[in-house]
Parts: sequence; structure tokens; C-alpha cells
Amino acid sequence: MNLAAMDPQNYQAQLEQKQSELSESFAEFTPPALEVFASEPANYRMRAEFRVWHDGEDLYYYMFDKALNEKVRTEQYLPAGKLINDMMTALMEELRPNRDLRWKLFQVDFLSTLSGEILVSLLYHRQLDDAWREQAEQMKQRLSERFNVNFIGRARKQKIDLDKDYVVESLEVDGQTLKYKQIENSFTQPNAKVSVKMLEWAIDVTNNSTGDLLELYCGNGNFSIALAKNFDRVLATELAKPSVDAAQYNIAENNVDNLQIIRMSAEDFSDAMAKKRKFRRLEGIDLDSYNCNTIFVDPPRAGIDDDTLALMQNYDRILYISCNPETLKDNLKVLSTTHKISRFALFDQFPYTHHMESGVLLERK
Ligand SMILES: C[S@@+](CC[C@H](N)C(=O)[O-])C[C@H]1O[C@@H](n2cnc3c(N)ncnc32)[C@H](O)[C@@H]1O
Repeated sequence: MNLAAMDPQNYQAQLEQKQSELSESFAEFTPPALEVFASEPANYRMRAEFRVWHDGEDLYYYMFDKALNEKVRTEQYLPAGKLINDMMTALMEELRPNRDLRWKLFQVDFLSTLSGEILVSLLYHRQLDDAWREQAEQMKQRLSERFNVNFIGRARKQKIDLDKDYVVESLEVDGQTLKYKQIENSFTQPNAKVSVKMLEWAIDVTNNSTGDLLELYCGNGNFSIALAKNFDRVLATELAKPSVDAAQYNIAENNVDNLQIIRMSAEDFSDAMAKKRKFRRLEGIDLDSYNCNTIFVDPPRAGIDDDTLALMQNYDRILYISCNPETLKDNLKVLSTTHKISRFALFDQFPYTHHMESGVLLERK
């Protein structure tokens, strides 16, 4: 973290820098002009984690500033949404004088939403007891006068939910209100407003699609739910169980009736599609009944394995969202032997960092 670099006055310049870096780096694939989707210059992050420092009676959040090579007391945090900043102050006022709640507390994680819900995880270097629960319940009651808040207490091999371990986000996407359950410690896009721009871009680039969609790495169904209206049916896969559970909830909550989620790794699913192996999890699912011309992937930073890349090349259209331009570039070296880029976008999910989120639509040559 370089806190001095987080200056809204620098926002536009740092975005232009990313834009030219990405365009230059991908020039060898002759993409069309880069479409650029900016972030808010401040208060854009829905998640934030802070370490906690104990200094006698004092207690405060801190972050490690790499540029200064030291820890920095953090009362407020510019990238975090207003809800997190408001909660940071209110929570610290509760924690500082409370022996049971502050004892051996070392970290606080916030997961917030645009819908107004916020989840706070308190992490301890000690086992949590009844006194902790009682104090935490009372704190929750007091803070609930101002916030729609829930708490989780965590220690080694211990997790206490005071009520629930998730929030429900509500996003306005292309004229529709979409609801998303987001579970603590599961993947969710950190910048909600940029996430909406990504969803709308994905809807736009697939809006003339025919047939069905195959999606890999679907998380909580973030894209699957938004894209379902552009396809007859959607078959989506994801590895993490909590995300698959959230996706099932999201399918019901958004009344989507043409989307099926399977819990499976992309690697195993590629083997199943190549008929290399049979999987119990696929019993009762007729993969051959799907008529997919389009595949959508949004992998983790490591990118896509060789077998899954080979699978992707079987589809006429490939939509690839990436949080790592380096692995995207490696994967494009393979995909560009059969497909060419017809849309190319930069989504500024992570302002003031070197991270870049991008998207490409590839069409068969
Ligand atoms: C970048 S996230 C994208 C999630 C989703 N598209 C979204 O917008 O929230 C990548 C997802 O891939 C999942 N994942 C990681 N490795 C995987 C694998 N080998 N096979 C399938 N899914 C995997 C993670 O659990 C995570 O949900």
C-alpha cells in the first residue's frame, strides 16, 4: 500500500497510464480501440482489512505503507466506501474502552455493499468466550441504531456468527435490480460501481448471442445472473462451495429460471467435456443437450490451464474477464491462433495500484 499515491487529483493521470500500458502490451494481438471504464476516484472499495495496534489504553487501525516502509495509523481510508469509513469510527469508539472486545484483537475486516448492509469480522489471537459474545451482542444492538450491521468473531479453529455470515448486495444493472448474496471470505468484486460497468459491458457484447452459454469460474453467479437474459440457457461452474451455495440463493432471489450451476473445477470440467473422465457430480446433467456457441471465463490471477484453453477454442465466441494482464496475455498467445479480439476493455477496479482488470471478446477467425 502506498498511501501518498492515493490522491484523487492523480486519479485521471494514473488511469491514462494504465490505458497506455495495456494498449501497448496487447498491440501484438491487434485489438480494436480500448474501451475504458473509470472508477470513482475515492470511496470505491466495498471491502477493506486493517490490522489493529494496542498501545496502552489506545487502540487503532493501521496499515503498512510500503513507500514509507512503516505502519501508519489509519482513522479513515480513502479507497473504502463511506459506509466502511463511518463504521470504522463508530466501531473503534466501541472497541477501545471494552476489555472483552479488544483483548488480543489483531485485525478487523469489513465487507460492505451499496445496499447498505455491512459485515464486520473481528479476528483474535485467543479463543472467544461467553463474555465476548455478550459484549459483541450488546455492541451490535447499539450500532444497529445507525447501521445495518452484522458481526463475526474469529479465532484459531473458531468462528462465531452473531447472526449471519453474509451481506446481500443490490446492484442496478442495465435497468434491472440484481441481488447478490456475498459471503464472508469468499470472492466478490471489490469495486461495486465498476463491477456494474463490467456486467453491463458483458451484457452488451453478448446481446446478439444465440444458443446457450457455458461459464467457468462463476463465483456467486455475478455474471451468470446478469447474462442469463442473453441466452437460452446458461451452464456455469465454480470450485468454491460457499460461492456455489451463494449462487443457488442468487438464482432463486433473482427469479432466474435458465441457469444451472455445477460445483466443479475448470480442470475437471474440461476433462468431462473432453470425455477423458466421468464425474459423479455430472450425473443427471446432459452436457450434450447444451448448445453453446459462447464461453465466458473469469479466472483467478493464475489464468487458465492448457486443457481448459483447448476447451475454450471449441467455441465461436470467447468472453474473457481477467484480473491479471500477464496471464491474459499468455493465454491470448494460444487463443489468438484460432480467434481474434473484437472488443477490448479496461475496468479500473483497483485505482492507485498497478492491478488492472480487463475484458476481451474473441471471435473465431
Ligand atoms: C476472479 S473470481 C470470479 C468470480 C465471478 N465471476 C465474479 O465476478 O464474482 C474467480 C473464481 O474462480 C474460482 N476458482 C478458482 N480456481 C478455480 C478452478 N480451478 N476451477 C474453477 N473455479 C475456480 C474462485 O473460487 C473464484 O470464485
